[in-house]
Amino acid sequence: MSHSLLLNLHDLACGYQDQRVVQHLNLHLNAGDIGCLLGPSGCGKTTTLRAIAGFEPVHAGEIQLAGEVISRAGFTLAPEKRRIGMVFQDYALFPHLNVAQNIAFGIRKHPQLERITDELLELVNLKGLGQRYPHELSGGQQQRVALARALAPEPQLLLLDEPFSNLDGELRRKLSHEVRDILKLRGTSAILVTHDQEEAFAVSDHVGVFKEGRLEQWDTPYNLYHEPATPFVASFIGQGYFIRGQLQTPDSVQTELGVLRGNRAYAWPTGGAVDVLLRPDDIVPAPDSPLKARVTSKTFLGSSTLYRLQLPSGSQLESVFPSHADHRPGEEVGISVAAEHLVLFQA
Ligand SMILES: Nc1ncnc2c1ncn2[C@@H]1O[C@H](COP(=O)(O)OP(=O)(O)OP(=O)(O)O)[C@@H](O)[C@H]1O
Repeated sequence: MSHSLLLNLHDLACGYQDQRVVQHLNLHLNAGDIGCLLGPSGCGKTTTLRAIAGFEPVHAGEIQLAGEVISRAGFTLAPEKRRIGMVFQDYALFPHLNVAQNIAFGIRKHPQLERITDELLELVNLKGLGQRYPHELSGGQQQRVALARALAPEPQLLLLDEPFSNLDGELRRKLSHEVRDILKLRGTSAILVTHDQEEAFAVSDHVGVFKEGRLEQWDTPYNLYHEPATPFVASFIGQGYFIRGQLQTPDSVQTELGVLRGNRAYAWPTGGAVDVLLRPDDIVPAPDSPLKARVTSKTFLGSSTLYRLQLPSGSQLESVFPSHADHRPGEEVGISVAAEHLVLFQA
């Protein structure tokens, strides 16, 4: 598979009329990769997607697709000239066309129309349903038709705007994995918009975390979790709490849990105040440990239990205990810190 640069957003600003929603946006997507724009409601994800699609002009910076500028201030290549496909949250199927006709809509004059439609029906697991109409399909099936329709013209890039948000939990998870498999099988590059972190991680190679119109970090799911670039990313991705500490050496910090040492050096002045990120998997049960915390609440997760804990100072922590370790709220438990990766921010 090619790893050439496909999509390049360079110092992009976009929005509506005089309102700049997104500023100084830089990101790259390689051919064959799936990227995701993730962030709280109203942070500019859909606005960015619409600018990439060519539905909205850009205010500054530029968008390049396969080396060609498709948007810059004062120039917007028309959406239909972009070889970009789109899948919407509400599927947007044509109700008066059957499934096969919906899928074939963008390639109506193609000589191999029937063969391509049949292949796509099979790809999205809807073989035999080509003659049905959209209202005769479930939500998940309708979304698969929308995906097949968008894939039919072989777009260079597929944009998916909250494609699973009308579906419920189990189906949503299943379909998001299926969509990743389908895109990877065809080598289709895609950008997905979602506010669901689990979905972003399940589908994407790279995820961009937005906060109020700014991209805070564009990285792999692994790095977002383990190497968050900002406190916002650290708290938005995954679970965990910060405790205050004092940097002792570049890789160790004095805290109320003792001296914590990580495998990463921070070139900040020693003695300075830092916030230490502690994820639930960084805190482990240790019955004989002198470090004690009080259970404030717990959530049974099946194979494990998530405990919310309070230190004598009042600081909060979370910890994943084995499922059989049964402690009640108010009880004191022994803990130890098992964090190889120390994530610190200057306080
Ligand atoms: N057509 C529009 N005209 C003017 N402002 C708009 C328009 N659409 C969205 N906005 C504003 O732009 C900002 C970003 O909206 P956007 O839809 O990009 O957010 P989002 O991150 O996709 O949020 P959500 O997850 O809720 O869909 C919001 O303040 C919104 O009110």
